[in-house]
Amino acid sequence: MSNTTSTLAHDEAAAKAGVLIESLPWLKKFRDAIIVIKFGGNAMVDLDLLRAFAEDVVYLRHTGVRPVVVHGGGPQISEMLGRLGISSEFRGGYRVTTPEAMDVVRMVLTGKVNPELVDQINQHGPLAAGTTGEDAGLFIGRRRPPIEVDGEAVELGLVGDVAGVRPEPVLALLEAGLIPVVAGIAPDVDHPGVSLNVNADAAAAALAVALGAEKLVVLTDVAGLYANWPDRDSLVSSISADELEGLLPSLESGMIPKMRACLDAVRGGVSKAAIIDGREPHSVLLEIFTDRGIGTEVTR
Ligand SMILES: Nc1ncnc2c1ncn2[C@@H]1O[C@H](COP(=O)(O)OP(=O)(O)O)[C@@H](O)[C@H]1O
Ligand SMILES: CC(=O)N[C@@H](CCC(=O)OP(=O)(O)O)C(=O)O
Repeated sequence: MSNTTSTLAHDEAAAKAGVLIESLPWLKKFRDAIIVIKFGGNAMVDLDLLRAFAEDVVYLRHTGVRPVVVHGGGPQISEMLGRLGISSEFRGGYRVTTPEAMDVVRMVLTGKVNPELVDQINQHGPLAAGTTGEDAGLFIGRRRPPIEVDGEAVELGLVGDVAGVRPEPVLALLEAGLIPVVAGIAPDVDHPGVSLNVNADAAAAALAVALGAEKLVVLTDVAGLYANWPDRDSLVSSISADELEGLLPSLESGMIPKMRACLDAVRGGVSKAAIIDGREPHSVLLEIFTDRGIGTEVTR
């Protein structure tokens, strides 16, 4: 081997060792901690990203973290509604959900998206168990009152908020060493037999609070929160809950439920919430096990 080649090999090995040892404080910090990860439907349309996400979750589990996955499925729901000729629109970041659309939401989340994610994780061993907010009384849902969009009151139909969480079923799965994979649907506490469509960011936040999670990580399809969207120079790397509260009224579309969820999580006792770029493979590992993290972090 020439000198140059051996120097290169030595540098490469040192860099790899550097990356591994950088994770040591985080491995110590997060051992046994519950981390709730919200995986958006956008990241699931790319099979490579889905596989990388599943690897990250399995990696976390093997380091002693107790990951809980809450997933969305917005694009998959829209695609199925389109195929069935059922129209739907988003207002203020939420899907206006008719009873007919609700059937499709439930079918897609619990019959397609959830088992696909469970299957990807289980390629690494029998680790993931799918569940929903309707199973074993996990979520108590309540219909969301009309929201104000551009000064107009908008009725969202069967859209719900998580009014209560009974964390026992998820804790039981964690106790058994499993990775819970949760679809955000909730039974309507005021109307027995009716299911509600819960935005997945909101479901993840409510679950993170109820589980006493150390961290909420939300994957999305942008680098993080931009203070002056769409100005790409305005990426926010860190923001306090108070600052975020001030910024919320100026936010648009999908960022509204996402940032609201982060705010609710940290106000509810979760130490940190992070919005990260799900388009980057292994973004979860980079966020959790490197000093700088990535994306936008929301702190108390
Ligand atoms: N201030 C902002 N910062 C970042 N993204 C924003 C902002 N305002 C609106 N957006 C839009 O919100 C989208 C993310 O929301 P959404 O599509 O609901 O994500 P997901 O499917 O991951 O839940 C981004 O792709 C971007 O187009
Ligand atoms: C009320 C509401 O908007 N519910 C969402 C639920 C799925 C979701 O949140 O999916 P993503 O995380 O992929 O956006 C919807 O119907 O699309």
